[in-house]
Amino acid sequence: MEVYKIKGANRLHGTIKVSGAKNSAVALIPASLLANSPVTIEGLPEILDVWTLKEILEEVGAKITFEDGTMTIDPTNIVDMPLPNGNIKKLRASYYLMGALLGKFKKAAIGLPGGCHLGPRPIDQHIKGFEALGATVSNEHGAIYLRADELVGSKIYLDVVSVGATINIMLAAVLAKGRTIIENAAKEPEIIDVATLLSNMGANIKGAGTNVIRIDGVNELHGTKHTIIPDRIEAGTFMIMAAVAGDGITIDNVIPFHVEALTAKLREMGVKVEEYEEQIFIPKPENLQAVDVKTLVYPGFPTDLQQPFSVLMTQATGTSVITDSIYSARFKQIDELRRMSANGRVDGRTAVITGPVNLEAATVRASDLRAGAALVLAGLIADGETEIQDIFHIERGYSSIIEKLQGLGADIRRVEIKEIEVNNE
Ligand SMILES: CC(=O)N[C@H]1[C@@H](OP(=O)(O)OP(=O)(O)OC[C@H]2O[C@@H](n3ccc(=O)[nH]c3=O)[C@H](O)[C@@H]2O)O[C@H](CO)[C@@H](O)[C@@H]1O
Ligand SMILES: C=C(OP(=O)(O)O)C(=O)O
Repeated sequence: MEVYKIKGANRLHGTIKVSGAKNSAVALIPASLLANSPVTIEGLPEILDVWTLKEILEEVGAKITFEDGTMTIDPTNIVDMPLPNGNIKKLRASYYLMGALLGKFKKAAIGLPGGCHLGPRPIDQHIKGFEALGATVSNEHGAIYLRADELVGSKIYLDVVSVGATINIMLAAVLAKGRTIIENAAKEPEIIDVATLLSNMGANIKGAGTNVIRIDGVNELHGTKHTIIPDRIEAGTFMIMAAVAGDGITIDNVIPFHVEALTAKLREMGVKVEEYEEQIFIPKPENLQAVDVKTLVYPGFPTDLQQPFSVLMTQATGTSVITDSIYSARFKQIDELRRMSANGRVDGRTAVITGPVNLEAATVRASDLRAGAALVLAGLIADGETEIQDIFHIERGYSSIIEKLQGLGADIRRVEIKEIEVNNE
C-alpha cells in the first residue's frame, strides 16, 4: 500500500496554486448529463472523486475526454441504467446522479452514497424534494429507486440547510413542468457554480446563493462550456498551512470573499492575511493566540476546515475550543494528533486543544479526507518522519498535493510499503 512520508520542520516558502473546487466538480459532472449535446468543464481538479465519477458516467454511456483539467462529456447516448453498487459507494456526491437521472429519465436507481464518515449523513431532505416534485421513492436493499410519470414543480422547504439536497433538487427540477421554489436553501458558492452551469445549458434559475431559489422548468438543456470556481476548502487548507508552517506563502487562484470566515479567525489568532484579487499572501506568523471556532453553514466557518484548523490550534498559546455544529463525529484527527503529542480532547461535538506543543512524528492514519489534510499539516511541523496511511481519503479531494507541497520546499513523498510493515506496527 502507499503512504505519505513527511519529514517535518522545513519552513515552507513560495506560491501554491489552488485547483478547481471538488464540491463543485462532483455536481457539475452529473449535471452535464441533463444536456442533449456535449458539455465542457474547464479547471477540474484531478482527484479520485472526479475519476470515479468519470467511470460512473461512462458506465451509463457518456462519452468523455479528460485532459489537463478539461473534461468534455457527451451525454447524447446515455441510458437509464440502475447503479445500485460499485463505484457509487466510493464517494458522497454520487447522490447527484439521483437528481440528474431522475430529471432526465424520470427514473433512477442509485446505491446509497459513500464519502467521509463524520456521523450520520442522512439524505431525507433530498428525498423529500424528489417526492415533492412527484417522484415515488423507495429504498430497496441499500439502493434508492426513484420513479415519476412526470415531474411537476413544487414549493420545498428544507428542514435542514443542506448543500447536497439544494443541488439535487435543482438538478431534478430544471426539466420539470412549472415552477419549483426551494426555501431555506444552502448558499455555498458551489451552488452558484452549479446554477451557472445549468443556466448556461438553458435552465431558468434565480436566487442561487440566497436562501430562496426559484427554478422554472424548461423542455430541453443543451451543451455549453464552463470554468469551475477555485476550491475554497483547498485554499483554506493552504492558508492554515501558511500560518502553521509558512515562511511567507502566496496562495494563488483563490476568491478571498469565499474564505472570509477563515481569514477572520486567522486574524483573530494574530496571523497577517493580505488579500489581493485572486491571491492571498500570508507572511511568517508569530505568536499565535488561542481562539474558539464554531462551524456553521456558509458563510460561517466551514466544517471542512475544522480538522486542518485544529492543527493550528496546537501551535497557539492557550486553550482553543472547536464546536462542529454540522457533524456529530468529525474529530477523528484528534486521536491521531495525540499520537503526535498534541494536547487535545474531544467531548461530543467539541474539541478542546491546548498549546503550544512541539509535535513529534508518528505513524498515523487518515480516517477521512480532512482528517488526512490535518495530519499532512501536522507532519509538516513535527520533529522526525511522519507516516500517513489510508491516503486515498486525501487523494479523494486534494489534487497533486505531493507536488504542490514539494514546490514550497516540503519534504514529502508518496511511498509504497509492504502490508507486513503496516501490520507490525
Ligand atoms: C460533496 C459535497 O459537496 N460535500 C459537502 C457537502 O456535503 P453534504 O451535501 O452531504 O452536506 P449537507 O449540507 O447536506 O449536510 C449538512 C447537515 O445536514 C444534515 N442533512 C443533510 C441532508 C439531509 O437530507 N438531511 C440531513 O439531516 C447532514 O447530516 C449534516 O449534518 O456539504 C457539507 C457541509 O458543508 C460538506 O462538509 C461536504 O464537503
Ligand atoms: C466531507 C467532505 O467530502 P464528502 O462530502 O465528499 O465526503 C469534504 O470535502 O470535506
